[in-house]
Amino acid sequence: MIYTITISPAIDYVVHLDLLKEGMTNRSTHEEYFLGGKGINVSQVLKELGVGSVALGFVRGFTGQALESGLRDKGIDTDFIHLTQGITRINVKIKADEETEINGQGTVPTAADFDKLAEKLKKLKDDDILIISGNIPKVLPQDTYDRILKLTKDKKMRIIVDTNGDLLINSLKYRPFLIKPNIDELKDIFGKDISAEEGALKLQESGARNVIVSLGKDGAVLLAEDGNIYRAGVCTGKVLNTVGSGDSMVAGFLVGYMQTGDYKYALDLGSAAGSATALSPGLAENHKIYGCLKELRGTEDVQPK
Ligand SMILES: Nc1ncnc2c1ncn2[C@@H]1O[C@H](COP(=O)(O)OP(=O)(O)OP(=O)(O)O)[C@@H](O)[C@H]1O
Ligand SMILES: O=P(O)(O)OC[C@@]1(O)O[C@H](CO)[C@@H](O)[C@@H]1O
Repeated sequence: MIYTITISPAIDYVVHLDLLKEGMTNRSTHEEYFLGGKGINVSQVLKELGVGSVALGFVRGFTGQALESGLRDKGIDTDFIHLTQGITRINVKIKADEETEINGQGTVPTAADFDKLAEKLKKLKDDDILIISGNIPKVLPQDTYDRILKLTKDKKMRIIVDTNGDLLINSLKYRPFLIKPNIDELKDIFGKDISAEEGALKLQESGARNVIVSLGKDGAVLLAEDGNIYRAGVCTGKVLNTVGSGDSMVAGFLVGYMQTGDYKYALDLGSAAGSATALSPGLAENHKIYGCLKELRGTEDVQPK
């Protein structure tokens, strides 16, 4: 089974404006609400690609209830821990002449809440896959993922980590199967002059088995465990909402790899899922992902062999 962990899930409030005027009362043209948080998005795109998962994490309050019931309605299994105070955060995504995001801190789980998560993780098996994604409230220590991953160290399960900074670096000793920094996150770690390929190599030398560096509209580079570099382009069209493109890429890559063991196919399916989300109002639907995969691979025959 695949498990996603999102420490701080969210409701994404996407508000559309023609022009954002700072310091003024702005009126939206329209607004949308999405179930969000990085691991939650991975679970949603996995479902879209026909693969089940269980979403783990911490929720509370009316937003937490909306998230839980919304996922259930989509047929996604959840096994959340219910916090005793605070509410699941609402992240504001402003779509005007440019995209502006305001992500909340999220409610801070207590040590007892983390113990409950630990109990769930202890039950995971060698052939399970654990995906841990997103940021954590800043009062939590930067070794929080490290402590979670330590619980799995005696198991052979594949681990995927999609986060940034020290949270990411501290997780590399657990030899994650995949990490997916974007190019800005890579430059934050290694400095502005680092290339995607150089940064990927440094992260692989520090423990990551496969490293995808996502480059937004310029596609993605994969330094795979076989030592080869693979590249993928993107699909073109009107960009509607890039929120969740990175999460879609993680889901697409994993499904492509599970189905074929072929790094290039997996990266193409990842990029197709990422692009399809960028070209959709919310997360991409199945037909759009495979439509994009056909464009990227230049063939109608994109089913896994
Ligand atoms: N403007 C775009 N047009 C087409 N494809 C895109 C665009 N932006 C992103 N993608 C696709 O999605 C992938 C992931 O995007 P990106 O590098 O922005 O990840 P990210 O920063 O982790 O995303 P997010 O945090 O918004 O989920 C890219 O590698 C690309 O395949
Ligand atoms: O604050 P974090 O955890 O870094 O990111 C949270 C978030 O921006 O990531 C998802 C898109 O990747 C959104 O659904 C969500 O609002």
